[in-house]
Amino acid sequence: MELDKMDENDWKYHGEGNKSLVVSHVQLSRVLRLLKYPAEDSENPPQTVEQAYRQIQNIVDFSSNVMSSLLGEKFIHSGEVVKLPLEFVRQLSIKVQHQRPAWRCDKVMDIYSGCALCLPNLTSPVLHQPTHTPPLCIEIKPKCGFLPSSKHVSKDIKTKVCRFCMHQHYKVANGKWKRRSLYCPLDLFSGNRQRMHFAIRHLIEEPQNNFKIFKGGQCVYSSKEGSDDSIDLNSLLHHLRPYFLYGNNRINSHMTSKAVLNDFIQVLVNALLSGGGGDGGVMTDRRGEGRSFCEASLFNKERIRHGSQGLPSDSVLFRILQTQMLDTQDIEGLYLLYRRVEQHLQDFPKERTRLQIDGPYNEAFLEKLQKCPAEDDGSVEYAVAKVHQYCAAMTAKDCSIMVALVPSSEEEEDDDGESSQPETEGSDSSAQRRDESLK
Ligand SMILES: O=P(O)(O)O[C@@H]1[C@@H](OP(=O)(O)O)[C@H](OP(=O)(O)O)[C@H](O)[C@H](OP(=O)(O)O)[C@H]1OP(=O)(O)O
Ligand SMILES: Nc1ncnc2c1ncn2[C@@H]1O[C@H](COP(=O)(O)OP(=O)(O)OP(=O)(O)O)[C@@H](O)[C@H]1O
Repeated sequence: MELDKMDENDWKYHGEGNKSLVVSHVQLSRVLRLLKYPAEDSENPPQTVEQAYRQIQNIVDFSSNVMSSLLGEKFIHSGEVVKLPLEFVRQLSIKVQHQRPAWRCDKVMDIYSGCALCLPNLTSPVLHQPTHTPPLCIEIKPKCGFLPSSKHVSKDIKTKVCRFCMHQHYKVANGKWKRRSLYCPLDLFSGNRQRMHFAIRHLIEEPQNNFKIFKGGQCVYSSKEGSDDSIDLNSLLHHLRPYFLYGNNRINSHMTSKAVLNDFIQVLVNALLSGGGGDGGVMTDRRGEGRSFCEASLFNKERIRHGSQGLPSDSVLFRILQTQMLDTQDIEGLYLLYRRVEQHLQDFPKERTRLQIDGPYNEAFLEKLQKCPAEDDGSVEYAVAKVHQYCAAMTAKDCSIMVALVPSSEEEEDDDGESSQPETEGSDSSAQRRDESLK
């Protein structure tokens, strides 16, 4: 990719969140993540080029020096800041505008700084051995997987019903989504295969912002915000079926839809529990008795037959949960510490730099965050470390996992007219090579 010869025709709209818009290269496995600003600021650049560059460099530093250490280097892609020609960015902004969902258009793409974050395209991974069937990539935004136990929590309900499940009522009431999702993050993070299966089934039934499927880099399954349309499971099955025809070393062309879906979920559960190497001991459930089950979950506790209640310590879910649990105070306790920092900075503005309030996000920052004492000694250092731990925890509560499923080459070679076999329950899936990454 030559940065001085950028052509908007080589890029297409890929997706967006609240803070950034993502475009993907039509041939290379690359994406550009561009900042967004409120539409009111569109006439004037809200920050200088240097500030925008620094903002993106801070994202890279926070990712590579802080989140990467907390979540595990093998799960993180931090990317690099790039400086793009302004004319390219302007043309790109015009090109993608009509593909953007209307409800995201209260913000506009940054066309002033020319700065962007360049990352690998995790929805169309580069393969050592290209296969006929394009890779599938499943994006899961799992959200917060534990109930708070902080003494500062003032409402008892917060210790019984998780934030995601409570938030569902609010989101349906304010029209963001038409139907309530029955997904509960505590089921996904339980490490219990039945509960995880149950959680993923509900993600599929009502994906909202938490579940997307990409095929060869193209989004083929997701929710449309505010839309009345119910989700098209048949179209999903149409996409999935070719990947799940091979079970237990034989072709299974008469698989029922239920069996395809079960196999798909099974592969996802396996991917989420695997650690990509290492011994993967089972964690002790730090959430404690009763804290790992949300009262709003429809999963019937009686159904837990095989008692595994922990996540393997090298799994991506374990690392995310551990990082989320750096939020030990809950927002109610954290706010008091935040006020202590605020007051201190009002009294001693020059302390901002020493306390690394705005970074740099380097090793010293990580060390202070990790070595924060368990007990509050009343110091501003303690309060700052807690605020920074909270920021890392919030990042883990809002991150996405990208699971790439790549058909193994032997199975593709076998695909030359073998006779079909009757279906059996619990078959292995053909989507065998798995890779999890966080973005
Ligand atoms: O507050 P939540 O749990 O609704 O999460 C927000 C997300 O909503 P969602 O869970 O996807 O419906 C929200 O996502 P959407 O804008 O709804 O796609 C953002 O990710 C937001 O993060 P930020 O403030 O832009 O850094 C998220 O806010 P943070 O709480 O992570 O700051
Ligand atoms: N490296 C990547 N490879 C492929 N797709 C990506 C990549 N990074 C982001 N995306 C896609 O773009 C979407 C928006 O990106 P992202 O979630 O980073 O935006 P955001 O504005 O930071 O989100 P938020 O709403 O959480 O603030 C993602 O949901 C994902 O589908």
